[in-house]
Order: sequence, then structure tokens, then C-alpha cells
Amino acid sequence: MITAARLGKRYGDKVAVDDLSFEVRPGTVTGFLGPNGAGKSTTMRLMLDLDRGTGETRFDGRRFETIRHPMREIGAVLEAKAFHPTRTARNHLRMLAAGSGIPATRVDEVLEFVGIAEVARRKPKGFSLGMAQRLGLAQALLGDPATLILDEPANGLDPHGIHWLRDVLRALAAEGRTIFVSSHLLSEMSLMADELVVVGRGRMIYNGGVDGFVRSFTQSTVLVRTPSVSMLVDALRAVPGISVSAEGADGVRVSGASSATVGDVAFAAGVRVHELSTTTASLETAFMTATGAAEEYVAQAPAGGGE
Ligand SMILES: Nc1ncnc2c1ncn2[C@@H]1O[C@H](COP(=O)(O)OP(=O)(O)OP(=O)(O)O)[C@@H](O)[C@H]1O
Repeated sequence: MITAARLGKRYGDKVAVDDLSFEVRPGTVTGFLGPNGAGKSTTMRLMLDLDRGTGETRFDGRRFETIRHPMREIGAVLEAKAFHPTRTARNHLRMLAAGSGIPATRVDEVLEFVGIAEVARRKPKGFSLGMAQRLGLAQALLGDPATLILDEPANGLDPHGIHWLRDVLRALAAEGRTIFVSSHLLSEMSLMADELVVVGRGRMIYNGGVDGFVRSFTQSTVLVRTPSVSMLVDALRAVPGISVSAEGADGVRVSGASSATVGDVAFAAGVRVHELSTTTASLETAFMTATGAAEEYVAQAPAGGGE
């Protein structure tokens, strides 16, 4: 369990992280989302005592600085390409293993596990971003830690790599580990994460389950197909709070009511229904709504768009 309490960080006048508190529970993948510049990397650095700020983070009740062999308890990758410039990938890991009392045999095990055993005798300098990400994950897993903190681990991975990462993180969580992972890939996050911490301009926007996030920041709608569109529209318009719009020749899109309510209204009005389905918005839509006002860097619309 990670407990982050009142984390804060300023750069001059700029508040990068503003009083953030959250918990990351074992057995779950917790996604850390936020627009560019929202304070995700700074928060992760604060959690690992790599930056000075306010507040404190505890890992199973203990502060990072009091943990004797951090690699054996907390695996972290904050920068994809932070490796020794002249050592081979394998030697880089062997050196880290030796420093933390981890047997050298574990190095080949993790290199195999992340799928880069073939290039282990090359220098990471020449690695693609995807290969570097895999080496980073190998490094994080070296000490078989119960906690993983990963900043944008999917960045640079191809679709197969992303799929693989998702399976790996879910499997590691299923073993009871605590996994905190930031990402910009929202569709991936919706498949990978159970819980979310969403920040904007350093502040907490949402902390809770993925489904709850989508429900809180989007509105699901109900689609009805019926041969009696006008009868149904009249019946629905009589109900306060419901709004309707046409969807093709035989469809009605309904906002502000559950499918059960819509079905009951149709039944009471004697309207035959051929389809009744709920459309839930995506995590991406929820993210855009939740963080729209908290975006740090907003691109200008291209000039001469010819609207
Ligand atoms: N060393 C620094 N000096 C000054 N400002 C900084 C420094 N590092 C970060 N910041 C500022 O703090 C804020 C948070 O940055 P941070 O890198 O933590 O955001 P992020 O959510 O990780 O962004 P991204 O998704 O783009 O990686 C930003 O406004 C950034 O410009």
C-alpha cells in the first residue's frame, strides 16, 4: 500500500503539485492521469524522495529513506533512457543487482521476462525507446519488489508491446503487488487500470474506480429503435429532465434517463421497441471533460482553417 499525504512542490511562483493525497492499494493497477505539465512526474519524484517538497509518502507505513534495499521493495522507472552510457544492458543490471544483494542469476531471468535477452550484451545507448522501456521494466523488477512505480511505461512501445505490458502489469497486480503507473494512452489505461488518480495543474481532480470516473464526467445515453418514433418522442418529452434527439429514421437518442425508465415510458405509451441500448462514453471523453479547464499547455487552432 502506498499512502501519499499532502504532497506539494513549487518552482518559484509556480505550484507544480498542490496538496495531493491518495492511496494506491495492493492487488490493483492504479493509473495516474493528467494533461501535459499536470505534475505527474514531479509527484512520482516526490514519492521516491528524488525531489524536495512538502508532504510525505509511505510504503506499507514506511518512508522511502528508511528502506534498506529499496530495489527489493519498490521498483521504479521514471525515465526511459536513464542507463549507464558505456555498460551493456546485462552488465548495467548486474551492477545494480550486486549493489542490492540480488543474485546475478536474476538478471538473466528479468531480461528474458521482458523479452530483450537477445540484445542484453549490447549497450542501451543504441536501444529504441521501446527496448529502453523494456530494460527499464527489467530493472524495476530486478529485486522482485511488491511495489512498482512507472512513469509512462507504454511510451515508445508498439501495439504488441503495449498489449504485452498490459498483461504483465495486470498479472503482477493479480499477484498482490501495488502498481502505480502514469500514461497518456487513455484507451490503454481504461483496459489496464482498476483505479485512477487524475490530476490537473497539480491538483486532484478524481480518485477512484475507472467506471466511476467515466460516470462522473460523462453522461451515458440510451438509444431506442422503434417503428413509432413520434409517439415515443412525445411520451419521453412529457417526462421532466429527459431530452431526446433523432437518430436515423427509426431511432431516438435519449439523455437524462436510464434504459429502464425509457423502457417503462415506452411501455406505458404502448410503443413497440425493437432495440434499447445504453451507450457509455469512453475514458477519453471523461478525461477531456474532467481536465479541460485544467490543461496547462493549450495548442492554438491552426490559422486559416476555413471554417
Ligand atoms: N525543474 C523544473 N523547473 C521549473 N518548473 C518545472 C520543473 N519541472 C517541472 N516543472 C513544471 O512543473 C509542472 C509539472 O511538471 P511535470 O513534469 O511534473 O508534469 P507531468 O504531468 O509529468 O507532464 P508530462 O505529462 O508532460 O510529462 C509543469 O508546469 C512544469 O513546467
